[in-house]
Amino acid sequence: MSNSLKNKSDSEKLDFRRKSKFDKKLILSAVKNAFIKLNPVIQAKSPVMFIVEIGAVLTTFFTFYDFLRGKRENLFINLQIAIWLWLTVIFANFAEALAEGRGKAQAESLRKTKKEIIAKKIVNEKIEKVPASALRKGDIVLVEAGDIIPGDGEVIEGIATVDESAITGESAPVIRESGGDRSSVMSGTKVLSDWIKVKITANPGETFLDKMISLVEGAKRQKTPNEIALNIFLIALSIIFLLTTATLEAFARYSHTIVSIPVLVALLVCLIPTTIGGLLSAIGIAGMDKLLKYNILALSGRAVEAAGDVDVLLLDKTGTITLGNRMATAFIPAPGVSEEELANAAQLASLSDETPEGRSIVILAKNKFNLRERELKNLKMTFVPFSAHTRMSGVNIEDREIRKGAIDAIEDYVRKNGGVIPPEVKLTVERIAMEGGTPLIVAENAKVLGVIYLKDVVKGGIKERFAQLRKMGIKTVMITGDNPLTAAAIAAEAGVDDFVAEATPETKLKLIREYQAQGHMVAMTGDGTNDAPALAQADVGVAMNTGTQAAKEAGNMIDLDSNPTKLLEIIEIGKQLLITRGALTTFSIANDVAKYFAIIPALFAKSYPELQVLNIMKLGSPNSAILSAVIFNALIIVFLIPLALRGVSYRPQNPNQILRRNLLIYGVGGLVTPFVGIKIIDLILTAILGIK
Ligand SMILES: Nc1ncnc2c1ncn2[C@@H]1O[C@H](COP(=O)(O)OP(=O)(O)OP(=O)(O)O)[C@@H](O)[C@H]1O
Ligand SMILES: [K+]
Ligand SMILES: [Mg+2]
Repeated sequence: MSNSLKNKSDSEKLDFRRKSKFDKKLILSAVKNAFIKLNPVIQAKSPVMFIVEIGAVLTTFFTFYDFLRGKRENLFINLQIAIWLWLTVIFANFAEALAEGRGKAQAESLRKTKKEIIAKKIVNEKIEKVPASALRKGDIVLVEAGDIIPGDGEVIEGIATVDESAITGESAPVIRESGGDRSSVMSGTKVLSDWIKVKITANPGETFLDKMISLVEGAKRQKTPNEIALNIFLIALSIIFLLTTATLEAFARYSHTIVSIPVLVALLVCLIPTTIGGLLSAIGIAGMDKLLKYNILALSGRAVEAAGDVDVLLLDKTGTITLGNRMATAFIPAPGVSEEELANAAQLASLSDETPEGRSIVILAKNKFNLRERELKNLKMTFVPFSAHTRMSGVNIEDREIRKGAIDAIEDYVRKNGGVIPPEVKLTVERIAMEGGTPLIVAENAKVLGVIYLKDVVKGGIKERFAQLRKMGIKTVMITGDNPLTAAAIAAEAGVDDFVAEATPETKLKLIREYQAQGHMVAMTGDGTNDAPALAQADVGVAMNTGTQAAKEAGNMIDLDSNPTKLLEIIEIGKQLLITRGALTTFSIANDVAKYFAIIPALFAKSYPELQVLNIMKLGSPNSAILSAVIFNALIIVFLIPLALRGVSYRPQNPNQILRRNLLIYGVGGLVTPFVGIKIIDLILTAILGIK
């Protein structure tokens, strides 16, 4: 059975989410939403466009006022200005609505999975059929082949293959089992074979599916700190231009040029940064949406931005770099111990060990020596469960203490009981570790019995992808609870830059803090409960979807495919988001400056013939100059929607090169386009429509 990581091309798999980008239904609903967003309460969230909306209201009001007063001479031109101001706001709203559209459509299809599910709740060891909506945290349910899992939870007993395609879009089934880091199951997914008992961990309405719906729908999207800062800058610019326009009015009065309110509003709107103001939120939403296309759920926009600046990536080993299905493959006894004796002790120490490792040991012992689970009732056994802190597990039977665990942990344990690890066993440990396997040492009180060989497989295609990350200037560090030799072997096989072995959850957290203190932006990927503190501390915490509930709650992104090398895409999308925002801000401001020089000479040419020198554009008339500028200002938003949604093309390049290139394209481009655009519109207006 293939694990969730496969080499299938991304495009093939993602068809599920992609659909056609601009299909008719999406556009129609975006048009509808563009009008709904005119509601001032909603519009106020985008301050620059809110100013335009107020301007549109004022212009409309004055146009009608003039009409009622019988002042007809400027009626047509004012009406035109009013219409184009409204269109400016509607175009910007349309951009945002279009960016939100795909998420909304996907939320719709996710909702369909939420139809009423019947749960088999276990009450007093009997099954009671109840609706999923009646389940609460702590309830225990049985889910059998063919059943839909009624709520989020942890598998507490059993093992099953689960079809998670309703949520992940991935058709290959995944294994869910109790104990290890693959124990969490999601509401709305389907058990294909076998059965599991699940302890519910989320109340109805708070499940992963519910969260995912509100996330893709954008219902909970909040502005990121960067967006807020840019908005403040745009508001400040707008205020400066508001004052400029006001002085212009005084100046015009003085020079006996009559500038009406609609014209002043038009001037103001042309000057304030409407292009970026109108596209800003669409850019942010598009970034999160792009991640979704790669099957990554970004729980916050802030994380997407942070991803653009990540330069250190920490990864947990088992389940992240490797498939995480560590299986016992051999018992290698210590001198003077028989293999059966070792297998016997290993099995006893694993009888209640619900980790995949523990279960695989019981199975190997059974297969090799036909060791049956003994008459447990006659023995007084106390089990010592595995923990990431002790890195050991085992059993106490009267005064026998059997332990199995990592080399350093068992070494400490044996020493405390007055024993040592025989040199032969140390050699075996080294040999297994150098092959990339995980050696588990088995000991009884002071005596070392031997070694269990646990094998795990590195996920496919990882090395090439880490090489790409290196090219982008990102350092990869594997951080594992395993011993240094195994860690070194897997690190070499996976091609990470560095590794830290014998790590506890605290070590992981500390390492991230250290990197952050040195000014690095740190991403962490992991799947285990012991990774949760680190995932929460990292600037970008990517939890594997196969991982535990705790890991998924701690991270700010979830990779539905559980592929750690996706960080590559995450970082690219983050960088692209930052670059696109920067490029369009540059373009917008350059544009506004250019527009200023295009309009002013035309407006004042009558009163100040000297200004004719500046009137290089030779626009038809002051009226058509103003109207052309307003129309250009509105249309440029529409033209830039595809770029805002798609993002500026990104190649791994040094940041200075990128900055220089973008300043050139978007700065110079921003200065030139208005001259060309306004001239063309002016020609059309004067020649074809006869506006004077
Ligand atoms: N069931 C178990 N019983 C005893 N010891 C175990 C068991 N499972 C793992 N160990 C030992 O504990 C070590 C740490 O395991 P754990 O899975 O917690 O590591 P981790 O920090 O998550 O790192 P990684 O997942 O990268 O291996 C393992 O390398 C192994 O030596
Ligand atoms: K503008
Ligand atoms: Mg782990």
